Amino acid sequence: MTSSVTQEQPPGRPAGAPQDAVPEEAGVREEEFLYRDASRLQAGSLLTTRTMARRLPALVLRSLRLAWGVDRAATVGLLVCQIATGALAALGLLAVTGTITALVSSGDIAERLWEAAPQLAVIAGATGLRALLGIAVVWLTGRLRPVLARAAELTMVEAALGAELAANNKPGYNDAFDIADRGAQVTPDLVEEAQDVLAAAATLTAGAAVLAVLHPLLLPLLLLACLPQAAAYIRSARVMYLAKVATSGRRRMLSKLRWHMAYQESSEEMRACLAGPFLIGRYRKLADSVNTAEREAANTGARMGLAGALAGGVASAAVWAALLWLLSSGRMSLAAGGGAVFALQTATGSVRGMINGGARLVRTGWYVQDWQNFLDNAHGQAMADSRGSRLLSAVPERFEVRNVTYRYDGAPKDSLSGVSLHVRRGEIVALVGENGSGKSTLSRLLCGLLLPTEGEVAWGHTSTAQLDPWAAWGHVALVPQKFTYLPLTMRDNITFGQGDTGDAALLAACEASGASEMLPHLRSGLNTLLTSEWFGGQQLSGGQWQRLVLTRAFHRQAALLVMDEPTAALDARAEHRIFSGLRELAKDRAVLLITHRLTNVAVADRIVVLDEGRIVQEGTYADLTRTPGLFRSLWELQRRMSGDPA
Ligand SMILES: Nc1ncnc2c1ncn2[C@@H]1O[C@H](COP(=O)(O)OP(=O)(O)OP(=O)(O)O)[C@@H](O)[C@H]1O
Repeated sequence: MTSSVTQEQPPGRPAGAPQDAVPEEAGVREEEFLYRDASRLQAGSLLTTRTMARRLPALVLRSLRLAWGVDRAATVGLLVCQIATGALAALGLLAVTGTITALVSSGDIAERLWEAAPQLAVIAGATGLRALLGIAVVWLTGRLRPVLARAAELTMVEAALGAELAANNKPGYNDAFDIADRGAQVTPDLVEEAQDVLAAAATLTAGAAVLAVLHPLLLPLLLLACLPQAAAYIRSARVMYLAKVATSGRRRMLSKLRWHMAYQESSEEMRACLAGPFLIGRYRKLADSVNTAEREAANTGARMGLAGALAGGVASAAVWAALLWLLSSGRMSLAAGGGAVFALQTATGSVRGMINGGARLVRTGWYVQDWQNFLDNAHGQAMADSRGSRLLSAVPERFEVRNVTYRYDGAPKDSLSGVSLHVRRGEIVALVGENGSGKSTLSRLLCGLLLPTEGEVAWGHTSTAQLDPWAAWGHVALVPQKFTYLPLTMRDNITFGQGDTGDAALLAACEASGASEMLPHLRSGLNTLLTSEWFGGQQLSGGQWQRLVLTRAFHRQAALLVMDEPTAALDARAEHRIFSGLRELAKDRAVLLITHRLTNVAVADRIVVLDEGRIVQEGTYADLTRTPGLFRSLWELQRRMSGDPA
């Protein structure tokens, strides 16, 4: 065997293979290709401006409803302020136009000034009030924004928790979540932008009224003049949005890379495996490809904006030329012309405001639409849709998988095929098999976390598909292979909010799992914060965390106890404690035990052996160790490795 490490190369980098070299495929670099989601891009590109314009009122209403739900007073206050601001701007515009008309008309200047005085008072009053309203708008926005954004975020989490576990495994789920999350963040923008457009519309209405009175030709000309710019703004907003959708997978990967490179969980491997420099190289490449896509979008957007501005400029010149023509041909008096100039200026400003606001509204609307799609379950599957709401009348005695087949979404083959298994309360069933044989999948089905593709899982006489899942999971205690440890106190990490029945019950569960041994070393016992990320907290070791997760399961008085590799991180004494206490625990529980340590399954009443998603053997420990087959060959291997001559 030859070493691929040479003197010249940094350790870990194979000779002749620069670490940045990646295969090219049809001009797309490998990593860029990996994190693309063509279906999302296609769905995004199908969302046209017209569709969005149709959906906008409903989107704004839904966001307003959310705002109403979180802060009614601020929502109403903002609406009133914005409409009043628009109305005052309109009033001011009418007054200014009237003043100009009065001032440039013929007659004594003192008389003209006297005539204009009430209008001047209106202008002063309206300006002062608008300033006050402006302050109120800033205050109310500051009050509503954070609450609304948090509320929108929470709706996302609730929707995610309410979705089938299977939805989480769907390709593209996380991208959809991320994009929807951005939608949730900009929900307050949608409300504000809608109000801005409303205020601009009020001013425009006044300007339009003035222009229509001065000459009927001016208003349609003005609107026509603004159309090209409006179209350009909206199209460029769409280009930017599509660039964000196209790069969403890569941007999510970038944030994952940042997380792994900077945070504690991966810090050991980043250093010892020299993964840091490699991942920084990967980060740069991905970031380059995202930058290129976003820069291209920005260039296209700028080109569209420029074309719109040029067309708008030509059209504005035409409007002013029309006004000059009206004045020079005597079709409009000079006094009316003065007012028209001001009204045109203001109305143009309002139209621009509306266009800007409208384009921003549409752009934000695209994101908010993603948020609402997520909530409406366009991407995932709400459990409320796929399951019933039946409650169990009694604690089930028997949990059964009947002729079940399961295939994960997007997977090339079934993970389980025609599997049947049952476990009764008071019984321990062990599930064994090689990696990837389907053990965890089967346990997820038995717990009702997944619903079978074919076949049925029944608790007592009720299929898990008919049960209210949240009520049903009250009967499950699960020790998953990849468990969750949160920066909470030990007490909270054990109970997870599931009814703290008092310290005696907690301590008994700690005793059963061996977690009691670490209690004297924790600063505040059960109330110690289990993390070193915050001051005052204490971090546990891997095995200590596993003891805690076992405590979590033992503390729940659940009829079904599922343990997937529950002792992988435990020392020999701790492992012995778990297995010797299991029979006692199984007195009134149905226990499903998954483990690769085959001597441990002697404790089980029955052992079920899985191979490539099918049950290939079933029997007692004594039967299976005597009978030639998969179990015996794996068991013998382990015995030989441990030096057992038998
Ligand atoms: N979330 C998932 N999405 C898609 N496929 C999955 C998922 N989880 C597992 N699989 C696939 O299902 C098959 C069975 O996996 P499972 O985790 O049930 O095996 P296992 O027997 O528990 O393996 P191990 O002993 O390694 O824990 C594997 O081929 C795996 O690739």
